Amino acid sequence: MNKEIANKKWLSIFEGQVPAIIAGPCSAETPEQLMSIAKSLPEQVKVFRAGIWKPRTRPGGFEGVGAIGLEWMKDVRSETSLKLATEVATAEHVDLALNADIDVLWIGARTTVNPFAVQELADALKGTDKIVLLKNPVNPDLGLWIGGLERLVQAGINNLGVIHRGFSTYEKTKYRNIPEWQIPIDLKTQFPNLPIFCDPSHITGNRERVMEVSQQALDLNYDGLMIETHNNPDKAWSDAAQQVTPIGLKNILDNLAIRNCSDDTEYYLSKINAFRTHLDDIDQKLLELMSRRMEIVDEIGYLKREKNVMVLQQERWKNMFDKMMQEGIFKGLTPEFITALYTAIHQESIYRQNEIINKKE
Ligand SMILES: O=C(O)C(=O)C[C@]1(C(=O)O)C=C[C@@H](O)C=C1
Repeated sequence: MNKEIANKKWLSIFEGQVPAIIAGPCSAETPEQLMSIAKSLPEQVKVFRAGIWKPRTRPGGFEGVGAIGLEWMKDVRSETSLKLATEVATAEHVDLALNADIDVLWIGARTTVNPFAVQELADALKGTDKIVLLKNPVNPDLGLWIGGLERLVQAGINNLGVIHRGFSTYEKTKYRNIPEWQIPIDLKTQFPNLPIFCDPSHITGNRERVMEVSQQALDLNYDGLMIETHNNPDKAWSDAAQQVTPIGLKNILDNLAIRNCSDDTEYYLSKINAFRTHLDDIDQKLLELMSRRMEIVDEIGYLKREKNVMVLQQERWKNMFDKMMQEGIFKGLTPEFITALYTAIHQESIYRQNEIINKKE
């Protein structure tokens, strides 16, 4: 995908509001519910969201009110100045949403995983000037996310963006969907002009933590937030635990710190440059040490080859890892970082020794 295709021009629908805010209930339930939420949203909200068709994990749950909800949303637009956003998952949803003149159509995480489904949507959306947002796939696969974007670009959709809603895990964590921040950061690095929203409601699954994840997203230079908002969250027909009230939303938005991209004072520039020179020096040394470590790993590889010893030395690896974990924690490093670092080092060692041991004469 051409890096320049993505553009931030369509963010103008947010009328200069930073960060851009999309808010509204997880699901449209009744016309009165939609109107009452829409009318009590804080002024920072420029786009009103509501799910009309709801993909549920198991059958029998509330699957959305269907196309009638689009009519209720249109009433919201006539009575407020809000633009409208909803999720589409089939070509039929797209036709109905385009006919209802919905301003922002998003593709959900469970749809993004399926290239056939994304292609069907791209074909149905072909050439539209509506805004189309692609949520990350439920599994942490950047290639699949980019592949979905490419299908939309090929269909001539210019007003494109993404929503980061976190990734599924089998283990229970403090998140409903773990953020894996590095994946959207990698996406941003490849496509710097692609507008990116964070969906802290689906990442946390818990309204108490929506503020904290929203702030993290802003600190990573996200363009906007999509926050599920309901006038009576505990009684919501879907995702009750993660929705905030309109007052809760106002409180969050009023307390978010907006950071600058940089600072041009002499004080900041001289300090940051000194720190960065120091880091460059340390990084240089780290690389030299890693390179030296791998030379020794190679020597061990030749020794193992000579004596026909297997590459993986489980006992040694476990002892070394445990020792580094203890020392690393003592030095103020996190267990996650030590695990990632030593797993990467060990993987590289194994890879190199495998090459050496199996090299044909
Ligand atoms: O100690 C060894 O046998 C090594 O080859 C070194 C090393 C390492 O990188 O530290 C690599 C592979 C083994 O599984 C254990 C440790």
